[in-house]
Amino acid sequence: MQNMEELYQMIAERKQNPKAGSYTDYLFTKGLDKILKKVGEESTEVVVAAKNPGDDELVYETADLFYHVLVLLVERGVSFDQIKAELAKREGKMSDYKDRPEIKNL
Ligand SMILES: N=c1c2ncn([C@@H]3O[C@H](COP(=O)(O)OP(=O)(O)OP(=O)(O)O)[C@@H](O)[C@H]3O)c2ncn1[C@@H]1O[C@H](COP(=O)(O)O)[C@@H](O)[C@H]1O
Repeated sequence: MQNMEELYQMIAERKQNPKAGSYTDYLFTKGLDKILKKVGEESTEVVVAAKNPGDDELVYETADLFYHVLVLLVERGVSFDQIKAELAKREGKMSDYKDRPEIKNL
């Protein structure tokens, strides 16, 4: 089984050592705007899938979105550890949402 961090490492390896015929390499060759377009498309597909009955489409589109977000992070030079550190900072430290003015104002 491949976890998110292993997938990130594989994508980073593709960036370091481009492989002919690789879809990941294709995205890096096209560049940031193409990757951003894919992230936008895949996000919309997750939203549509979530509104439809059944889990299969939602699972499939979510996996597509996760993959493309990881490609984006590699392209922008953001490490997986940076994301883990940000999540760890939040662990058990988020105040009650009812006490947060930015949420009250939504
Ligand atoms: N997880 C993924 C993954 N998820 C989605 N995709 C690709 O993302 C694309 C999304 O499909 P779309 O129909 O939206 O896009 P498309 O029409 O094929 O292409 P575009 O011209 O729109 O960019 C498909 O081509 C999928 O193959 C992925 N491609 C690769 N991986 C992983 O990355 C690894 C390395 O892949 P390669 O770089 O291709 O060797 C693989 O072993 C996988 O583990």
